[in-house]
Amino acid sequence: MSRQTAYQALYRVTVAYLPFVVAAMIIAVAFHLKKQSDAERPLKGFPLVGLEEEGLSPKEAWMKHGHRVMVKGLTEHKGAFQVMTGTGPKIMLPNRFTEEFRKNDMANLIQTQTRDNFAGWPGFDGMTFLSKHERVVVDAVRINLTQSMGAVTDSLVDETRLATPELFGQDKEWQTIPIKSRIGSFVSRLSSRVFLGPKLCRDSEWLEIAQSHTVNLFQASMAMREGPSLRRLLSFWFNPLYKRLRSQAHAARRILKPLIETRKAEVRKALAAGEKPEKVADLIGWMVAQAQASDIDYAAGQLGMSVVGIHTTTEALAEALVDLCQHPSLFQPLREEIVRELKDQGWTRTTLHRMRLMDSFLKESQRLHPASAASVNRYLYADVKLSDGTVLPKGSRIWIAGRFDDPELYPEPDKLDAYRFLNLRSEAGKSNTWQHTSMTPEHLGFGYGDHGCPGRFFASNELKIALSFLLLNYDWKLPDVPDNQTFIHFGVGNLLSPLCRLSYRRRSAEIEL
Ligand code: HEM
Repeated sequence: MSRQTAYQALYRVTVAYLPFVVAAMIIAVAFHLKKQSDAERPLKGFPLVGLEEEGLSPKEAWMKHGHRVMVKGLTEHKGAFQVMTGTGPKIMLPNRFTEEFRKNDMANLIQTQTRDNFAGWPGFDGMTFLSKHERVVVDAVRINLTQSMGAVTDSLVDETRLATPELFGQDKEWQTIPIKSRIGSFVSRLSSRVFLGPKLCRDSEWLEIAQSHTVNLFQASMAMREGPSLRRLLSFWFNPLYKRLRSQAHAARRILKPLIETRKAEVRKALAAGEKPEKVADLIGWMVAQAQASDIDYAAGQLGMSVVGIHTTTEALAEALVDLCQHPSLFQPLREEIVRELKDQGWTRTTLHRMRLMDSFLKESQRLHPASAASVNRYLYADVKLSDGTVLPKGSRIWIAGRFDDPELYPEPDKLDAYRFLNLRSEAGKSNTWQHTSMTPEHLGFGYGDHGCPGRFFASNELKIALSFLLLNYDWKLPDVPDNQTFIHFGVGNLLSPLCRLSYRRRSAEIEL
């Protein structure tokens, strides 16, 4: 067939089938929009709380004033009520129900997080991986990472020693920087050392992705939640926000491919010989081993890890530094504790465990700025009956209200008291209850129960190591500028403003770190 005849044949087929193709596309879009609008309808049988007296729709009220909506619901209702989030209704439960979700196979965390953050859409690949391969991620963190904490501590100290002067310099004059982005680079580097090993943790292209992917993803999620379904669908392919996400996912696959292929080959070889895969010291290797080297998108898994692990730790460290600058009398006792414990034992897990004032301070900083005032986000696979008789329907999503600012539990809850948890730990039998990594209904900073944060031991150690280097090597203060921004609240969430600036200068450390 000549080329011209072939084109003519193709043209005839296209014209003949075009109406069917267009009709199929219209049906697909209509189906998508119907599914979306069904998902955004209130649930039957639960009071919907909003701020209609202020002329806001329930969704607008939640997006703009989520914390007030939550407090209003808790005041007006004794039991469960619902709020309208950007991705549909969620049932909010008072804190007394926390224990009922300690162990509940029908209540899942990742399935609600990934629905909130558009798993399945191109670019949201980290979320898609978490939703499809939840066990791979959770077991690699909970089992392998936690069991390797001794070696992980050594790697973290090693990388912090190298990264600190590179990222913060040696200048003895005061300099002022936007603190969150610098801390973001620092945490991306330290975490990537454990997630991907010594080579990739210094790869500038990967570090840029590890640091910025979460912010890009949350911005894209927020834009998706705000927009009506049709606009969401249309803008998705053209908006630069989503294009950036898609190109980051693409680049992540390219950069991580050689390491992933090596780890897969190692695990396959061991499995073929009927042996246990050799011990490796990076999270990507643990993920490959947990998945038995199957062909899944491990690079997307790393993007998911950036979302759950790097962003959260960046917020915690940057917020802790700002808290210290607002309460400078804490620098001295914290430095004294670091020096005392390190002189005694050097860098070991026990040393970190014995930094009890730092532990208490980190928990207090988290209490004042929890990532979310409501925690224990769960998707329900089946009906769940609560102790008060309420039936939470299958397919719904729930949240439990935190008590972070409850004055009955925490006197003067708006005040930062770095010694608060240290004092509580000195009460008989309470030493473990109020540790930074302990999960209790009274402090849901790392969530609770089966799906509580499995990375909290790693995060707490990383924060203590990073803070020790930053406090002994540098002086810190709030800059003398009129318009410095610090903490911002949105919905039930808390963040440090990316515009927040801190000043610092090199000091002589009391001991070599
Ligand atoms: C200061 C840093 C961190 C904070 C504040 C934090 C907080 C949280 C919270 C609140 C949850 C939800 C728990 C629940 O609803 O019960 C969670 C889950 C999770 N976190 Fe963390 N996290 C941090 C660091 C990390 C790190 C470093 C990793 C990984 C190395 C990690 C991995 C995870 C995973 C995999 C889940 C999902 C658990 C599941 O679905 O069963 N997190 N985290």
